[in-house]
Amino acid sequence: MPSPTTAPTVLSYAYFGPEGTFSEAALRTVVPDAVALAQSSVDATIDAVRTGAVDIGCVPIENSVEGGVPATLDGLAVGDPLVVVAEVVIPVTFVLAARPGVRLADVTRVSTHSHAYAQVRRWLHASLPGVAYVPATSTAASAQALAGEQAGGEPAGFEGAICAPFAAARFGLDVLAEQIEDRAGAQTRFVLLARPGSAATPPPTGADKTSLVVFLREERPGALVEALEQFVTRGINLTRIESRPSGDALGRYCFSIDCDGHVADARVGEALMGLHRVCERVRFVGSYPRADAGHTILGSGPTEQAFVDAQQWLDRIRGGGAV
Ligand SMILES: O=C(O)C(=O)C[C@]1(C(=O)O)C=C[C@@H](O)C=C1
Repeated sequence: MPSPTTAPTVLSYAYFGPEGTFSEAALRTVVPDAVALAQSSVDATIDAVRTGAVDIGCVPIENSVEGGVPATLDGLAVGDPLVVVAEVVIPVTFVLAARPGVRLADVTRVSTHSHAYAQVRRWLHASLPGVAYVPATSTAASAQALAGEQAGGEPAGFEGAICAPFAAARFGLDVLAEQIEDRAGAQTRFVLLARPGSAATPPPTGADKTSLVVFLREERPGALVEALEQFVTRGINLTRIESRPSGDALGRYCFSIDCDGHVADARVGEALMGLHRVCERVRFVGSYPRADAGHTILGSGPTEQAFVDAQQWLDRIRGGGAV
């Protein structure tokens, strides 16, 4: 009789689309040939994971020039919890693309995603003074609209699309100018999201990050310091902290935090318990390998072994053993 075998889990994917976004490129660095559903927005991508339509969704979270992506930060702070299972950092560079035959001098309106617009503003001012900006749902959506117009569809309402070089190629557009970003060497960080407890949850690697959303106690002097102390006293390095309005009332904020380490690490576990004690609410948003595989930066405090030893010592006392 053949021995029973366990079929490998095949995961399904979605990304902030359409085809040709940086989000698709980021996902392809992890799963090059996966069949993946393009979604029309960050919210739709997050919803596709929440509803179980797919296992994994890829969305942008942070750009080195324009900062956090609000739709992603807010989408992770409210609604059914999701966890980050991987991060991907890719370089971003933009082209000005147009329908074949259109010249730079013909471009009076350009379209792109707001995060991309913010990265090319000075180039536009210098090269196309007075050009009008038409917001698009993503960089690739603007290229897709020009391709649709070229194919006899709806007028796009603009002549120039600011998108990735590969999006211009994908949609058969001419490149009028390349590397138009104001800051060379920009990078965007993307996250792969899953439902908590899913097959994609990564074990500790020794070079991990943990993401959290922290809601402080209202009207409490020093509440932020108290929360940050939970990391400092355990020698845990923060890699990102930013505030977002909680949406409840004016002046109410939550903090989106990334720190070094994995929830399975003793010191990170203790910091999470400390936060739980001093904060109104703490949302765990996943532990996952660092994209740069860099080493975890520890403060000058106790070693990881010291945390483990202390826990075992306490367990022995509680168990009535000799210490
Ligand atoms: O994925 C895309 O192509 C997007 O349109 C999104 C996005 C972003 O939100 O930051 C991604 C990377 C670039 O920084 C510009 C735009």
